[in-house]
Amino acid sequence: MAIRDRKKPEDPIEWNDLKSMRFTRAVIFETSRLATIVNGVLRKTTEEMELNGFVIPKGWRIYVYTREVNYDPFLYPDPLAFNPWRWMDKSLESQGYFLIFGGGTRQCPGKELGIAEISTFLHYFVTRYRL
Ligand code: HEM
Repeated sequence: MAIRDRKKPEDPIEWNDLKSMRFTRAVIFETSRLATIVNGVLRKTTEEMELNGFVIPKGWRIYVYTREVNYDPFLYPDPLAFNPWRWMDKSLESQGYFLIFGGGTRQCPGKELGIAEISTFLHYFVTRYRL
């Protein structure tokens, strides 16, 4: 059941409401994918490593340019189309290619808080907007 069917516009939304906003989450992800604000993440090698045939010495700083991945047509068919529905398939989020919040042990710890804040704004904007 949609939040507006079970609550009045002046009621506060709660954590369970936020967790139920699957389409809002999909809109946030799709917007972040198309209008990527974080182009990549920085890393430093702790040991020499080989990547796709290139040797990266120990101690080198690497900029992992993740933006390009967001427009990969193999991951996102018709990549320039704004299509939030593609995120309704939960597995797309957990594939590990979407790095707007970084990845690995240094992934953004504010990820869910950031999504909750944007979702809250969108909820009140959409449900209380008056012409
Ligand atoms: C839409 C909102 C946000 C985006 C797109 C975002 C994006 C990112 C990215 C890309 C990183 C680097 C991750 C990596 O190196 O793998 C990062 C790190 C970080 N973010 Fe966020 N962030 C957001 C919101 C927040 C919020 C709301 C907080 C805290 C309240 C936060 C706190 C941090 C911190 C402390 C780090 C450093 C983590 C570390 O180096 O271990 N972020 N964020």
